[in-house]
Amino acid sequence: MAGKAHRLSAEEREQLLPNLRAVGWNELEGRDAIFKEFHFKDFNRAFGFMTRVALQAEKLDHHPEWFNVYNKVHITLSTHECGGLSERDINLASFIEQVAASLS
Ligand SMILES: C[C@H](O)[C@H](O)[C@H]1CNC2=NC(N)=NC(=O)C2=N1
Repeated sequence: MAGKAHRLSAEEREQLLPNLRAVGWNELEGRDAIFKEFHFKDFNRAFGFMTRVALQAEKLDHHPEWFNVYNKVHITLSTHECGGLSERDINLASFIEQVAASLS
């Protein structure tokens, strides 16, 4: 991973978060992280989604905190290194959106 992660500034948040909010990502209360719930047609789609996200996460060395039951996947993104949201989370969220769009 190139460079050290830094927590997004207020200006960066104003710039970067509206697009993600518009597609259902929300900031958590009490923790500097973003969260979204995905619903798929069935477990195969949900797990196919998770597989594609997992491979990319491994490449980026940036991993989601997630929870799956059947067709539901809950995802939280945050950057431990800086103790909050960084550009890495925004990038991974954008990738996740592309994968979800291709599966629905
Ligand atoms: C040692 C390893 O590079 C770090 O623990 C990575 C792995 N995956 C990670 N994933 C996420 N979401 N945040 C991190 O800070 C993080 N750090």
